[in-house]
Amino acid sequence: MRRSPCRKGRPTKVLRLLAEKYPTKESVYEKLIYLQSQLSLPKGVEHFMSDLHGEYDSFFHILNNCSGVIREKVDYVFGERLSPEEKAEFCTLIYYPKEKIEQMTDAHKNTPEWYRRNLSQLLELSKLMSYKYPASKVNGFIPKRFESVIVELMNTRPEADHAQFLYHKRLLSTIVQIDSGADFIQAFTVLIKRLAVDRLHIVGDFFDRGNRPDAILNRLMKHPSVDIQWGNHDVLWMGAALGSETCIAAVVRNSLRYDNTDVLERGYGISLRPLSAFAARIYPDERPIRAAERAVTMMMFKLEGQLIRRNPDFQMDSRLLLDRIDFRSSCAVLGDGRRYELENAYFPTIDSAAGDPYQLTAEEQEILEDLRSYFVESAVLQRHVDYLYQKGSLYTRCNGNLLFHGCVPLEEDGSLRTICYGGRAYRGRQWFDFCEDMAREAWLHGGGHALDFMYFLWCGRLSPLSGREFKTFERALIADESTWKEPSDPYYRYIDQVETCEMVLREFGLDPKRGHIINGHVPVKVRKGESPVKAGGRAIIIDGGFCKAYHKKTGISGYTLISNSRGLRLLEHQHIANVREALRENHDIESVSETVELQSCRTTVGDTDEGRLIQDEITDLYNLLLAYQNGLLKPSE
Ligand SMILES: O=P(O)(O)OC[C@H]1O[C@](O)(COP(=O)(O)O)[C@@H](O)[C@@H]1O
Ligand SMILES: [Mn+2]
Repeated sequence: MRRSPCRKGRPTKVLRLLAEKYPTKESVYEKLIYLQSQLSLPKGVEHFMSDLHGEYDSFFHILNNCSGVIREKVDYVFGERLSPEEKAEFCTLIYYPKEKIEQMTDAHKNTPEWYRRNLSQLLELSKLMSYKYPASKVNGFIPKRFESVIVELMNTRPEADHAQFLYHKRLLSTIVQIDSGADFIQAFTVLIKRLAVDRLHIVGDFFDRGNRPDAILNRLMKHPSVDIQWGNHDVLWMGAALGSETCIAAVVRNSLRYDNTDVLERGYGISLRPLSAFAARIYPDERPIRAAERAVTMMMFKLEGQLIRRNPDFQMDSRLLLDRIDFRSSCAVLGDGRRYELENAYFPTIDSAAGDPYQLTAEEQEILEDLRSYFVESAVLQRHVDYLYQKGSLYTRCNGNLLFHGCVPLEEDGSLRTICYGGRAYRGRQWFDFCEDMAREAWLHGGGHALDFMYFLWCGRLSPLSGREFKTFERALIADESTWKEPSDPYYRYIDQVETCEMVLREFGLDPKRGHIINGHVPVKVRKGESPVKAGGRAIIIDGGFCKAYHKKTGISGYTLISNSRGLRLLEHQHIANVREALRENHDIESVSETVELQSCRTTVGDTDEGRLIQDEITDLYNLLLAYQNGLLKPSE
């Protein structure tokens, strides 16, 4: 319900506050005209990515070339006027201006003419790409120190009039003459990248597998417009940073397993030395990294077991497997009642005679305490985790779409699954909200139950970020691969059905006919003919394997989903160049574009979430104008 501008002949508090901001009628006119016209502009471009898994090189290139959109715009603007080689070279300059200029300088090719030509092309491209933004917004995208000159250049009309042509030429030649060409090129490239992507959404899983999640986060923290939906690997690291020893053991294990301990040791200053020394002593025949992995895996199973026992609501009892090992015969009896032979059946840290296999040894406890202090004291890790909490959430509703990493737990019949927790029943959105509250509780108040919950979110069968029964024990200790298969939530089967997508969208308060569900988490096996587009485009799973470890499985190098004013488009990246390749041969991303949805009429800002906020502001401003006009408030002169 809209507020009335006055209460019993007195202006409301909102109106009085607004009058402080817009004290004259003219200031209200100005703002109203600006806001009203903004509603009719095409909606800004949103890019979605997920499952970056520490692949910094790919991420850095994608961020610089805006998933290939810049090259498309360059093609559009310069068409036949530039040769393919010239366009490729120009694109590299936009992606990596500093490095490209250095390269040109080293080769003595950075002539005044080179600067003038490139500046003029950058200007032309910027002019075209700014068509969907109000001028004031464009100005805000320009690095401050260059704003006035670039704004002046953007306003020239060399094609309209000879005097303007001369003026434009003089502006460019002066920039070059006074040796500021390199700085202005860089400023233009910042503007162009900002114009290409209005908002970036990352649908989870920054960490594990690849080796530079820390560099990805450092880079992202400078990004002006991003939101994050947490992935299961992210919450695992968040739990570790908050001091959960179970999460810490799992993080260390993952890093060792993928041979990327650099991120821990160099990125976050977490020493693995005591663990490695301990492991070398108890598994003397193993390679050091494998020995450390084995040692920490056992610590993880023990801690996980204790955690599952003290949290029956997690419903993870099927993961209590250490007590199912028969240490004499080196077999384990799994849930199916069958005996399976164990690989590497040597358990020096378990005192099988003592009774409780989940008991840590004194030495293990010491190592974990030492690791814990490294995790909670790592300033860089703490900064990254704070950022994930500030920019992230379990799910996001944005412009009618629903974004989350994993799944909405469903029953076998496809209806929303009811989950009993702490004596209460949850389903659908309530369950998501509860899970998010718990994750925030762990951050705000630390310790205890909420911290255990972070581990549940990482691998719990009922966690919206996992939706799978992890078979870590089997994968680590049992040779029979039939035991490795991880049963997953019915969601992953039902998501291909339109009715399921509509039910989920409705559950989250979105228009079931117009919204989309955007997920990550499950690598799409393109090679096997699997498609990321589900239920005719109502759901899109964009885990395309940025992670090199998954390239064999997926057959591609990642996806970017793009939502612009005309609909939804999916870019399937076949190959993503890196800085070195780009500079050496102007190599770029190779992508195939697929239209997921084409709208009959263009979406405008008025149709977006931002548009709704603008509309509210317009109503308030109209009320203020009315109050000025009918004398309820007196405007300043
Ligand atoms: O969220 P993601 O990337 O699927 O990762 C979780 C998966 O990784 C695993 O831990 C497997 O890891 P490994 O491939 O290293 O054995 C699975 O148990 C689990 O399903
Ligand atoms: Mn995941």
